[in-house]
Amino acid sequence: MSAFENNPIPVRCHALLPCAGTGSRAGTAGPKQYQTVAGMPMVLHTLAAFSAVPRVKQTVLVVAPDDRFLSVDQPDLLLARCGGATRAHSVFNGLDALRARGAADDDWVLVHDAARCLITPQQIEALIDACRNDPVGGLLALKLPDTLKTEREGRVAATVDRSDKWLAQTPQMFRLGMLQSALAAQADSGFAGVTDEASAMEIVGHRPLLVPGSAQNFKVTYPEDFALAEAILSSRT
Ligand SMILES: Nc1ccn([C@@H]2O[C@H](COP(=O)(O)OP(=O)(O)OP(=O)(O)O)[C@@H](O)[C@H]2O)c(=O)n1
Ligand SMILES: C[C@](O)(CO)[C@H](O)COP(=O)(O)O
Repeated sequence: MSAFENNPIPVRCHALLPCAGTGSRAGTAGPKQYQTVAGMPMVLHTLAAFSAVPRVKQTVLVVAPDDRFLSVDQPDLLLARCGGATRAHSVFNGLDALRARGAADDDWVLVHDAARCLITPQQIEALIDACRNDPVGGLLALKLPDTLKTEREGRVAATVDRSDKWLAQTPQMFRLGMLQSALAAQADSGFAGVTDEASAMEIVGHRPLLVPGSAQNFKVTYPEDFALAEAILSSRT
């Protein structure tokens, strides 16, 4: 083992979980992240995965200002009632909350959808290991398993080369200072086109690292996703 491996540079990581969506595509009565799946609200599965990663020092959960679903009193978990109109806005506001908790420019932030409740500590660790020495940072992502088509008026327009296509997942891991300035540059446009943190970084010229994720780390989005999440989570416990 080298001297470097004996004394690795400490990695300061924080988690930021946007949790202020309404889940309009999920068809649930309230926000989907609070629906019970495998015995507890989805968001608690997500929080449990991050709290099992020792390198994540604290978690900021960004909820809507009028959200009263959760009350939290833990030194390593902040409930930030600063959710915005879009996911990007919620993340942008959450970065301010992290700053107010003492996070610094060079600290890493792992942004993860509260609604991706199947994330595992091992996948989070794999992302940290892949990105910790990278100048930009990166994201979990999945190569396309299926043939890819474009559409015109309900019919196939073309079959597209998928060899360079990936599905973006979360967590997405970037330095706090770099991510905050990348998002700030898009604030005036209302974060147009910023559907994830990587896209904000790309707009200002960075090329985030693609780190292979898992098909099981899907985002619960549509009504049929709940049964799959329930089956997978139940099989793990
Ligand atoms: N204004 C918003 C919108 C979304 N999110 C969060 O971002 C994550 C990913 O968003 P998505 O799955 O698209 O959730 P919703 O916006 O809630 O769903 P929909 O688009 O179906 O309404 C979710 O954890 C969601 O709570 C957020 O914090 N603030
Ligand atoms: C951030 C994200 O999870 C990456 O795949 C995704 O884009 C969020 O979902 P949305 O439907 O774009 O809000």
